[in-house]
Amino acid sequence: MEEYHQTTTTTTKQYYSELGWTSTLLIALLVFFFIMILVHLLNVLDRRSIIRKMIIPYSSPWGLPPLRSKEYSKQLVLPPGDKGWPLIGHSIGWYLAVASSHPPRFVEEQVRRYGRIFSCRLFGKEAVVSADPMFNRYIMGNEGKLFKSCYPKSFRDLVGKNGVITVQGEKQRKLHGIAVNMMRMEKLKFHFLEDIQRVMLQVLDHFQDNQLICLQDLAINLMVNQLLGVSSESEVNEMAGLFSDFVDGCLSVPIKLPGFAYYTAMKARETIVAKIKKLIQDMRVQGAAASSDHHHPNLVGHINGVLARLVLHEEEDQQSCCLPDEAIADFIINLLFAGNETTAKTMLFAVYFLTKSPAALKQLRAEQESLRRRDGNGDDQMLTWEDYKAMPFTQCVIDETLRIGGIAIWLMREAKEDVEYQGFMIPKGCFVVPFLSAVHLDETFYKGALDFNPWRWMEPQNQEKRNWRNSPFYAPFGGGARFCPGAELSRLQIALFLHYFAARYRWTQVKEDEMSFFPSARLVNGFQISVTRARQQEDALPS
Ligand code: HEM
Repeated sequence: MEEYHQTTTTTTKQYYSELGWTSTLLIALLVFFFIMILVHLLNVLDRRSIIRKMIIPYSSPWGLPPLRSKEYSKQLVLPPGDKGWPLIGHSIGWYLAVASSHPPRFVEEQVRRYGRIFSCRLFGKEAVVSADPMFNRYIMGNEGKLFKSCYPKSFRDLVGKNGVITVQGEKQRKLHGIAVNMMRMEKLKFHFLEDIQRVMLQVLDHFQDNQLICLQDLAINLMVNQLLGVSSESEVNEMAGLFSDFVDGCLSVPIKLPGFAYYTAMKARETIVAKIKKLIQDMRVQGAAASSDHHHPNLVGHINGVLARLVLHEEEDQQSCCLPDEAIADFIINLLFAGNETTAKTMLFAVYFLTKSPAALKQLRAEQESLRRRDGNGDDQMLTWEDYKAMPFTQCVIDETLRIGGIAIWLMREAKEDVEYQGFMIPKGCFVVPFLSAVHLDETFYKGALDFNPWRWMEPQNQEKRNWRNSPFYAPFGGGARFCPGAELSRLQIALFLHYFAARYRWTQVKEDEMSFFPSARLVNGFQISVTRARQQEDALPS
């Protein structure tokens, strides 16, 4: 009997050991998935208010206020939505959409289910996403009051503690004010217009016939020149290299170990800051020498750019006079970061769209050609401010490029306090995302929303919508207290680029391409084109 017992126990043991780890793991996984699905279903039901109506007044396990209490009945609810999968929420769906050529895809799916303002879970946080033009404007308009911009600490460390992009409150207002002042209309007319054209011609002159080119280089040349006043090729190239490392780090996983992009970016930042400080010292020396020797033109000739105007206190704006060198360096790095990628990519996308739309390219060339013939503007003659103001179709091309290929497709905000909006409650600390491109690509607001159609901006019914400073339907430069201070400058750069490049060169696309917006806006195959300088007679007859 004992034997039998022993045999049975041994057999059971053997059986379990034979069943082994594989089966135990399988069962554990099944249980885990079962729980995940259950939690997911509960989340969905909870957001659809079914559970809230059923359950007794206990505190909600999903972080909602106590149910059925008096206070709760007075309280508003989160916008509808679900929390997606446990732990990861909707992050994968979000990622797949922004990495595709149609970034609002995920948002559009949720909008179909829950409406233009919905809640979800992104990057481990409760989030409210908006594809609603009015709510987007409300969020941007209440910057610093009900909402504040929010970036991860790793990004804040990279752009610096005086970075206008990440600072808040009084400091942001001050730095934003300085940026607006440095790039306002008169500055564009008297400082930037000529500088941009000089650098542009310098870069374009290097293009050989049938050369494969990188449009990104042109933009960094422009930015480095206009912000730092640097124009020597070697200096610009060095800065461009450092800056490219810096940008890669801003968009990478923040691992501060040698070999990782974030670490390289931190090192690049240190070098850029050191270089800017050195430039500041040189400028002070030259500035002092120039003011004591008015007969020495070479001394001042070298000093131009935003940095010099800040350092030599040429600005009427008193605010800019009291910035310490460290803050000036951060300020310039922020302008470089915010201005370079955005402008470069918009130029790139404009050429990409024009390549796909021969009719638009033909009309743009004709317009630019007529400017060159106007007032006898020859090949070497620079455009005037009046010329810039006489490019209506080119402006439509820029607007349409920004609508479809807008670089800032969504903004990051956080609710500073519980915010009530149209019957919804957005709790304090909630991640809030105005998804700008979901509005820009919404068929309700734009007929044939996915088509590149610059002519739409000529239609009388679109004139109000087109006002990019405060239109709820078209906000490629954001709005409110963080409205892009470089908006006018970038438009000027893009227009001049289209004049010198699109109108004077012919190109063929070497490889098919498509847009992606992850980790940043780009054309996945780098948009390789082979360029050829148009011959004079061909120039005169746009094809
Ligand atoms: C096509 C080109 C550009 C686009 C689409 C663009 C878009 C934007 C957007 C949407 C914002 C608002 C961000 C937010 O609210 O969180 C912004 C902010 C900003 N932009 Fe631009 N931008 C462009 C060019 C430039 C240029 C050329 C500069 C400067 C040289 C610049 C400097 C800035 C700065 C400093 C901010 C931060 C302002 C603040 O937070 O107070 N941008 N930009």
